[in-house]
Order: sequence, then structure tokens, then C-alpha cells
Amino acid sequence: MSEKRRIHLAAHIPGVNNTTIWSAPDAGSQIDFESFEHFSANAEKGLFDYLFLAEGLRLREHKGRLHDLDVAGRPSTLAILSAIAGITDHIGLVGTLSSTFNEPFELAKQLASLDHLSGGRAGWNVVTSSDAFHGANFRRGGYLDFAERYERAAEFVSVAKELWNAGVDAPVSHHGKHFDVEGDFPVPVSPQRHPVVVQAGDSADGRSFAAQHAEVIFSRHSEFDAARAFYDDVKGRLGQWGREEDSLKILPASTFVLGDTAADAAEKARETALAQVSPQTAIAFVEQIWGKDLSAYDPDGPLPDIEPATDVTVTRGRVRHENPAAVAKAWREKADAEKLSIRDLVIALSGRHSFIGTASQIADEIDRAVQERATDGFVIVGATNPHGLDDFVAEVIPELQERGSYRTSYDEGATLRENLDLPPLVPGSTSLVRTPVGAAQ
Ligand SMILES: Cc1cc2nc3c(=O)[nH]c(=O)nc-3n(C[C@H](O)[C@H](O)[C@H](O)COP(=O)(O)O)c2cc1C
Repeated sequence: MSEKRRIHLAAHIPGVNNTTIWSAPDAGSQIDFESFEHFSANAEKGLFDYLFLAEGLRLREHKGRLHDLDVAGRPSTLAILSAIAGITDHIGLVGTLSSTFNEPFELAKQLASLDHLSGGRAGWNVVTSSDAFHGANFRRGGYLDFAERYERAAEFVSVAKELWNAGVDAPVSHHGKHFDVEGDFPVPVSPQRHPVVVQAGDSADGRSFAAQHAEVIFSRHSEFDAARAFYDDVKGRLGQWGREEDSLKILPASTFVLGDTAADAAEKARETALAQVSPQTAIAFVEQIWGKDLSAYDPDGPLPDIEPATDVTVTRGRVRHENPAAVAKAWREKADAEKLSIRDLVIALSGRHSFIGTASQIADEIDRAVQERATDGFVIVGATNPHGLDDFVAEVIPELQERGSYRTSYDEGATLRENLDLPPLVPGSTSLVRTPVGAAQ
């Protein structure tokens, strides 16, 4: 019998949005360190490959006011991960950091430092960030056009790799379109040499960037068929960079609702969705597309019968839909066909859970998706902070272990790259600064 593919799981540190139910009785603070302490201890107990932290560089606004209905604000990514490094031993520490609004020298230095402090557990989720609203927080309003954002990201990662490879032993001289870096790196070569490079971005440019530069992709395609289509597309791009299938792991974000029976899980899933999509949240979600104040509409009633505005930005700080009229039309068709109220539609569009069932059923689905090459694993997102993954670790992880496709202990002293079963970097090489196969060197 051939060996089973190993499942890779990451634990998503709860975000400050409505996926997290902040009104839950055991909800903790999104700022206090004890939340991070509990969350990371539990994730390490569950033998996850890494902890994952998203990043919002500006608080979202909706109708000119703070968008987040429950909590807003969080400490900075690298400060959190550095603190967690001190209280964990094995789990990887992956932070989202923008390649549009930072400088390579500074980020490379911080990430190499985290890699040292954690004994080789650092990872960097490279995002290009979404809009000029974020850019306004930065020097020179650092926002760029779409194409330039990925061009800058590619050069950014290349410069970072040059700096990491040089350590304190060699000068660095880089002169490109976006960066001029001339000098010495103050941090010695770190345990992993290059912290693991992760990518999140879905466009064709984003996927090409990942195929060339990334070792992990954080995707949004968790449903089996969509996951497999994404997997085939991205893994199919690796050959042109001389890379093998397993040199890039794809881990989609996925939520779950666990019950004692299938019926119990289905009931809990409905309750969880209603807690995540309050009447206020449902209206705000639809306002993002309609570009108008819809507070007079009943969330338990039908969608507005008026057309969306064409050029109004009601919400600032999240990825925009390019064609609101088309989105409104599709939503109306879905709501009509399935007889959905505004709130039910929003739940169907945004609040659908990836896995609903008993521990054994969820483990079967996760295992199947990995064995059948729809994915390499998942980034598991809980519904509360900081206890959202407690039952997953207690109940689903043992089921995965029984199926023989999940680790039963960490390898002593393993780096994040080793946790992920990624190929080692060749010492001293610049192999991750890639040129296409067949191109002149
Ligand atoms: C799954 C996923 C997660 C993302 N997480 C973040 C994030 O935490 N912070 C951020 O600034 N941007 C995040 N982004 C947005 C990307 O930075 C990028 O701006 C956006 O996806 C547009 O690029 P694209 O057209 O290639 O997808 C995320 C994107 C995806 C697909």
C-alpha cells in the first residue's frame, strides 16, 4: 500500500471581524496576551504546523464610521509573534506583512530576527494589500497600481532573499526599479536561512508570483471542487520554474462546526451563522454592494428592489467588487431561487462553514481532500477567541491521527520548513531567486 499523504494544518489566530463571535460567553480580548497564550498552547498541543496571523493596516470604515461592529484594533504582527516565540517550542509563526507598504531591508531584518529567536520557526505571508485607503497611512501615500504591486512584491522578496543569504558575511548590492539597497545586513544567517515565504492573493498575477516565489499559499478555496481546481492551476505553474509539486503547499482557510451527531452539528452551524451574521452585519454587507444606506430595510425581508449606486464607496478598507450591478443581479437571482431573506442570503454567501459534522466526519473530509490532491491541508479558523480550536484539537486531531495521515508528535528541533515537509534550501545558494526553466541565466 502506498504511503498516505501527510495533512498540513495551520491555526488561524482569530481575526477582528465577524467570523469571530465576540459575544460568546467565553470570548476573550483580542489584545491581551493571555488570549494569544491560550490559543498558541492549544495549537501546539494539536501539533499544527504553524500559527497564522492576518494583518489589517487600517481600521475599516463603513458609512464614514468604524466598520467593525464588535471589536477594533490589534497589536502588530511581529510583536505578537515574537512574544509567542518565547512561550512555544515547535509551532511555526507566520505573519502577514505587506510588500507594498514596507521596505525590504527592515522587514528582512525583523523576520531574520524572529527566525533566530524562535529557532527557525518564522514565516512571512507576503500580501500586496488592497487599496489606496490603506496607502494613506504611509509615507508618500505608498499605494501602487495592481501590476506594479506584484512587480514590487517580486523585487521585494528577491532583495529580502539576497539579504538573508548574505547575513553578516557579504555586502549586498541591489539596484532595481523599486529598490536600491547597498550595504551590509546586520543579522547573521538565520536557522532557516530564508523564513518560509507564504502568499495570499488570488489573481493570475498573484498565482504566478506564488509559483515563482512562495513555499505556501493561503487560499480562500476550501470547498472540494474549487480547491482542486485551484490546486491544479497553481501546481501546474510550478514546472516553468523548475519546481516539484511538493515544493509549494496550498492551505485554504476553512471553518468548522463540530457536533455529537450530524443533526447536532447542523443545528449548531445554524446558530453559529446567526451569531456571526447579526441583522446589522447583514445590512452592512448588502450596503457594500448597493453603495447606499439600506438601514430602513428589514434584514429578514427581501433584497432592496432599487439598483446599486455605481461610483460610491460606502466601505473602505476591504477588497472591492468591480461590478456592483452584476453582483447585485447574481445575489437577487440566488435569493429569488432559494427564497432567501437578506440575512439568509448573507449567511449563504459569507457564513457557510467548510466542515459541519461529527469529529469522525470532519476528519474523513479533511483526509479525503488531502489524499485526493484537492489541497495539502487547511488553515483552520475557529469561531471564538481564544477557545475556538479547543474542541478541534481534542476531538478531530485524534481522528486524523488514527487515519495515519497526521503527525503524532513534532520532530525534535524541526524548523517550520521541516514541519511543512518542504524541500531544504541549498546552503549558500540563491536558489529561491528563480529564473524560468530554459531562460538565459
Ligand atoms: C486568502 C487571502 C487572505 C488575505 N489576507 C490579507 C491580509 O491579512 N492582509 C492584507 O493586507 N491583505 C490580505 N489579502 C489581500 C491581498 O493582499 C491582495 O490585496 C488582494 O487579494 C488582491 O490581490 P489579488 O487580486 O491577487 O487577489 C488576502 C488575500 C487573500 C486571497
